[in-house]
Amino acid sequence: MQKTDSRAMELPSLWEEELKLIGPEKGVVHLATAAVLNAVWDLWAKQEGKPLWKLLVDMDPRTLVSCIDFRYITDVLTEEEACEILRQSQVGKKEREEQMLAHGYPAYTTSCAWLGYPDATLKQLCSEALKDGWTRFKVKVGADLQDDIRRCRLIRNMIGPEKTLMMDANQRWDVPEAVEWMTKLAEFKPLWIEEPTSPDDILGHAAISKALAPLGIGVATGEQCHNRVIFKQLLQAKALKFLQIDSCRLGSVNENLSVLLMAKKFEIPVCPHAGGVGLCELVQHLIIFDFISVSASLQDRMCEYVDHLHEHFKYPVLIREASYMPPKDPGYSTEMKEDSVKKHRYPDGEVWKKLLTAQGN
Ligand SMILES: C[C@H](O)[C@@H](O)CC(=O)C(=O)O
Repeated sequence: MQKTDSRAMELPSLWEEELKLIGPEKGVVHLATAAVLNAVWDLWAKQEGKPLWKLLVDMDPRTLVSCIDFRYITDVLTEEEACEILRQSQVGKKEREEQMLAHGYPAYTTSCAWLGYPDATLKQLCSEALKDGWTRFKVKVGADLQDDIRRCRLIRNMIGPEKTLMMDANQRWDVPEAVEWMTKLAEFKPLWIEEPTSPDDILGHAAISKALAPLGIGVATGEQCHNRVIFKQLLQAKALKFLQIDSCRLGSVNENLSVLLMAKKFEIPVCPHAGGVGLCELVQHLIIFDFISVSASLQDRMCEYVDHLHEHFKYPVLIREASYMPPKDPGYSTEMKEDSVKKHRYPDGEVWKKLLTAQGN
């Protein structure tokens, strides 16, 4: 592969007339862009012999900024401001990198309390997680209020008052319903309610944020946020207290860099979404880079962890004492095992053959 010039990492202008009709910068077009560019960043980091987080940490501010498309966000963040943020964060960078290598990045687990788990399962998983040293837990809510009250009480009683509990509604409610429902769950002291309403409703999130602030409950969102422009407005509208980037939803590292810098400018902590296949493997790189080179803080910051499907990756995440240990292998940790790809290839892979045969019977 030719030596990659950083300018080559600018988001390709895919928004020519044709694509603008089915996008731009959202939906399947943007997801496809992310997939292609994530692969390019993986190759670039491999070519340099570095894990992606280290490739980014070792880049000078000008080179990092050259990878960002600032269109539509210069009203809140200019190239010069971005460079200045990165320059200021040079102070203490070496010590923060050493801190990550020694202790890792703090994580929280979503794996104990998905909707639909019977109480016995929830208790068992929570008990195991506590034994493994987890101190931050997220519970899914929004299907049935009484069920939520019972499950949240169960978890809060198991983890005690000092540990951190978050809640996630996955866009279930309208705005008034979100406020009413969360007021009834406030007794369990959640740090945040995630995706309380439609991810497109910026002003709705702002209204919920304002209404829940007196209860000490923050709003978190971002996993379904189309692009940097929506994040810009969520920040401008004070619509969130916790910003949740996703490594595959936005336009790859390039666009996530712009969002990390905007979050720093608004002093909003980034707590990445990672509840999906390979999302933990990818986003750990971005948040470790964020701590070392952008935010320089762990205050109110943590990265989501879910314990499924890591066995299909060549370089799975390493969690130690409820923290992401920085990847050491070159690349963006995106590579899946050939055997897993072969088995899951549609429609002739082993897994699909079994499913399709069972369907046919
Ligand atoms: C499985 C989906 O990514 C989503 O349900 C996960 C989620 O909301 C989260 O991890 O948070």
